[in-house]
Amino acid sequence: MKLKAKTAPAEPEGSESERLLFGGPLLYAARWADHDRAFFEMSLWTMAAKMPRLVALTVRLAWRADRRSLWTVGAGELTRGISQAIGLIAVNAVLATVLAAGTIGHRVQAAIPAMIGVAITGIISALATAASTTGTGRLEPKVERVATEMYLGHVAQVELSAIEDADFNRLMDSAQYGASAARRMVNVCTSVVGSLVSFVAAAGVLTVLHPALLPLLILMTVPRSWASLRNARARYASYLKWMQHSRAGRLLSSTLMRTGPAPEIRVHGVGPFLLHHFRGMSEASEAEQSRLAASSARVRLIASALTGIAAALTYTALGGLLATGVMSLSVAGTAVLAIRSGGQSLTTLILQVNNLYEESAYVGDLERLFTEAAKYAIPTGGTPVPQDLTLIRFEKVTFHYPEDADDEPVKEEAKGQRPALKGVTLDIPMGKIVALVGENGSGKTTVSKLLAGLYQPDSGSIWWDGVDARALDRAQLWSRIGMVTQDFHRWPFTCRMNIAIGRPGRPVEQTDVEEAAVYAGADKVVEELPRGWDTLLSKGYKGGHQISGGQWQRLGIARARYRDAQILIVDEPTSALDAKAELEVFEQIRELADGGQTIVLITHRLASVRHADLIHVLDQGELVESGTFEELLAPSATGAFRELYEMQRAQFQDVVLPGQRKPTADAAERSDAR
Ligand SMILES: Nc1ncnc2c1ncn2[C@@H]1O[C@H](COP(=O)(O)OP(=O)(O)OP(=O)(O)O)[C@@H](O)[C@H]1O
Repeated sequence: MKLKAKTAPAEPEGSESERLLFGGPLLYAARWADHDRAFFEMSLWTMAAKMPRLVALTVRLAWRADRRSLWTVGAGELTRGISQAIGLIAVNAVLATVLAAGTIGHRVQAAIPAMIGVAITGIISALATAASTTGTGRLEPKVERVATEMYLGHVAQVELSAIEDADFNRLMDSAQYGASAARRMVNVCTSVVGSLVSFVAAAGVLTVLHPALLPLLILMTVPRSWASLRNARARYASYLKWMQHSRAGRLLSSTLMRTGPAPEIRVHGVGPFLLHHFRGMSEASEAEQSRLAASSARVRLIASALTGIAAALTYTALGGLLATGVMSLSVAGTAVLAIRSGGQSLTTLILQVNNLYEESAYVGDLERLFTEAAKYAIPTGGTPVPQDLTLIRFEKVTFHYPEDADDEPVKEEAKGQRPALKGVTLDIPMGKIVALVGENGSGKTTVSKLLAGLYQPDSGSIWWDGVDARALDRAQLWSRIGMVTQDFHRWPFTCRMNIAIGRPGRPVEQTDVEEAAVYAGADKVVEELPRGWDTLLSKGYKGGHQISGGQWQRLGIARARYRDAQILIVDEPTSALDAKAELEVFEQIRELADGGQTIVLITHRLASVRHADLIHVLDQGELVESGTFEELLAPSATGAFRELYEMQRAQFQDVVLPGQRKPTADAAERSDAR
């Protein structure tokens, strides 16, 4: 039964408004959207062949989530099917006794045991259905939770390079719908199993009654099943079409409500224009829904006619069997009941297999994500990090970033031309302040990310006292690192938690949190908050409060301080701070180094690296100079640092305050030295 030709949606055309505004229909570019069309490409037989694997996948998830409930559902459905079969046999016995020769009183009396049998099987069937429904209700949320946990667990354990990989990103995107699809599949699978068992029971009873009855059941069911399936698919195809128009309309309505475009909408008079097209898109959606209603009515009418013809054929055949004495009246009566219940089960079965396939595409993505995530998983275990670490050395390190998720695939040779780091060799001695300087895009942050074990070099090695970082236990490596970057995460948590999350594995120590806050000058920020440490730092929630970029930066520094790691990477820590605060922060960073911590400082403010023990200068991914501040400014140095420094200094030299004389070069040099 190939349904593709008539029910698969043609490429959507989009309304006039959609063509004008978006150049055509507004379709999602996400991978999950491909499933919609793939669903229509599949014939019913292919679906049926895939069914056992899909059911097995859901059963595995359910087994993991709640074995007891799974047993209850399985046993419930089986009991229901068996009791239905026995019930039909009992009905046959009742009919045979009632229609036999003898007085009516006698016949009814003789039929009582069989009637009790009918009642008992009816009760058992109802109880089994109730047990199965309870089990399914318990299983559904658990399966969704287990699938979500597995999804999140796998995603949290992959390398950063996977998260930034375009294909993996698309897979993550589509697999996130897998958990709710798995939940729905529990219900669908229960229906599939239930209707299959009921169908087998009815078919078995019919075969026992007379072998010719089974083809009659099929004959009566096929047109109805075909029509129901066709209707369901047409409804789905139409839904996709009108969804596309509604989506486009929603985009316009949400744009009208947003604050960002509000000024332009008013000044340029865009409002009426958007409203006009919103109506165009809504009308296209309404037209599609009306078309569906008319087509559904037509299909239903055809379905009824086909079912009527099939029923007429079936009952004529039954009449023929009765008339020729091949079948008794009681068997014919039971056969009618079995044909009705078996037919119903077969129709449900076909529709549910259809639903099963629809959901399974998403669950299939989830399964694929598990496999892919395992390939990219961060290795556990490894060589312990040396206890008294003295030096980290980058040796001829070359590194390319993985493709960006939104980028077109980059050709290999194009990638090869622009590594983020090229043959970098540099030292990071422990207990010192090491500064990384250079122009934008020179590779400073990349060095810090490789140092932090977020990426591995393409070639070359990073040695931790003679142990290649690739072999190190990553969890131990990360326990030695604290990071505060320019775009550090602003957690939508309380102020206290925004600092305490620096050490998420340990209970929150209020005295340590306060000490870290004082260190970073964040204590003054807390004083001004309406609920102090308990203030929720996220606007848009009740009691939520927003703080400035500079205040956030103080919290970020406090977080890094609270982490108290051996190596602290600070990437542009003062970009949002005022001049006074900036001086304070650099002074505090120096104090940390005095206390034995290693500081890797990335900054554009070259005057701030004066106190660094070692400065590495990068340019276009290559190390061009290394040394102390004095060494790099000496006339014998290659000049890259000196050139950058001169440029920054010149900016300030050119500014002459009222009543002040322009400083000479010597005076400027003296003031720098202070
Ligand atoms: N996640 C990323 N994906 C792809 N390319 C990246 C990524 N991050 C950085 N790059 C590229 O790597 C090169 C080095 O970037 P990096 O961030 O290390 O420079 P930087 O010296 O820290 O620059 P800035 O001073 O602007 O912060 C740049 O060409 C940049 O475009």
